Amino acid sequence: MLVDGFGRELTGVRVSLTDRCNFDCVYCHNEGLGDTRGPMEPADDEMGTDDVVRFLEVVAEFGVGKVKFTGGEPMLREDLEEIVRRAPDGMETSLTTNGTFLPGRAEALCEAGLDRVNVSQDALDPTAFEDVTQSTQYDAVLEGVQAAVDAGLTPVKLNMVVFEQTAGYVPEMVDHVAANEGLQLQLIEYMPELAGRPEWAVDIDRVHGWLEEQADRIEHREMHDRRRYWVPDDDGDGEGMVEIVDPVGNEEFCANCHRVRVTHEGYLKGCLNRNDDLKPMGEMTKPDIRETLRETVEDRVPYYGEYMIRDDDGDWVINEEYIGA
Ligand SMILES: Nc1nc2c(ncn2[C@@H]2O[C@H](COP(=O)(O)OP(=O)(O)OP(=O)(O)O)[C@@H](O)[C@H]2O)c(=O)[nH]1
Ligand SMILES: C[S@@+](CC[C@H](N)C(=O)[O-])C[C@H]1O[C@@H](n2cnc3c(N)ncnc32)[C@H](O)[C@@H]1O
Ligand code: SF4
Ligand code: SF4
Repeated sequence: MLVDGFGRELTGVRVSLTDRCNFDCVYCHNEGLGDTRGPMEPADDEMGTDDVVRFLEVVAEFGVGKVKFTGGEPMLREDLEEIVRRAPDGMETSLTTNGTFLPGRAEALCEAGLDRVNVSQDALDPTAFEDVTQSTQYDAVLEGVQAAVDAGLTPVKLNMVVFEQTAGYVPEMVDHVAANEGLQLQLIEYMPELAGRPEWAVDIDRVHGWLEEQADRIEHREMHDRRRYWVPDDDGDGEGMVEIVDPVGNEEFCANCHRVRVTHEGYLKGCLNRNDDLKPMGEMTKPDIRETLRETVEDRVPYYGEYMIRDDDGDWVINEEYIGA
């Protein structure tokens, strides 16, 4: 097992399979890599199937037990089922998707061995959904969520980014997951560091406070020390799980971060919010991957706030002092 200089064991990897997407969400951080590209644009710069599988085989040698596939929109990759099928035995595989391609493919992904899926859904209203995603595919997303539940890719977590435009829909979304078995909700604090527009942020502590009042019980998840609220449904015979993902300015969140990331081009990076340390994995042979993985884990810093700071306008900028250090 690889352990960084701050005692954090590497237990998971997050692999971006493409930077292409069929949506254009107004807030998108694209895992820290700038704008997404159009869905049909050439994919020459993306890691091939064998590269991704080889990478997973190497991290499994180091005891990594979990992989999250993301993007861009990872379901634009036709070889996703093959990648999942060829992932090392015993590795938990999960996917974060906008859901539009799940109808018709959820079953095949489950058969390939995918364990579960997170689907981004920011509102239960087609107009609000369109305002955020700049897409009219609301119905396809709802069908996608249902297809994932039916295929057994559960729990299906709905990812909702909480910011100015969506904050008013939080209670409705909480009721929705409490009333529907198989669904959970992740409320993701809007991250302005790489997406810009700090004025869109809402105070996530108010959301914590509101959920504390609604919840029967509260747990702390080991990963990122995230808080989970179990909220009863209106009839009192069911409950829903709501997890808050609140990394912004949160040292405790980073102190419990046990993952490294891989970009679609095959660069390793130690942190979502950081792009000054991208490490190419050479020819992506197993020795190259091993070496780069060790270096990436060694170079991790304890908290992203060391290299991202706010300027006088409240915008997030790279800390020159840190880069020079
Ligand atoms: N800053 C930061 N944000 C994260 C991190 N992990 C997740 N997030 C945010 O949460 C979003 C949703 O994460 P998901 O890809 O659905 O998965 P997850 O919540 O990390 O993992 P599971 O809950 O195990 O499914 C990400 O795209 C980020 O915006 C992290 O390590 N650092
Ligand atoms: C970058 S997307 C990639 C996977 C897939 N396309 C999707 O939307 O689920 C991964 C997650 O990041 C979230 N996200 C994107 N930009 C964000 C931001 N600025 N702050 C917080 N979360 C963000 C999205 O809502 C989504 O749940
Ligand atoms: S669907 Fe995902 S990758 Fe695509 S724009 Fe929205 S958040 Fe970004
Ligand atoms: S170090 Fe912090 S900001 Fe960076 S990926 Fe981990 S939790 Fe996110």
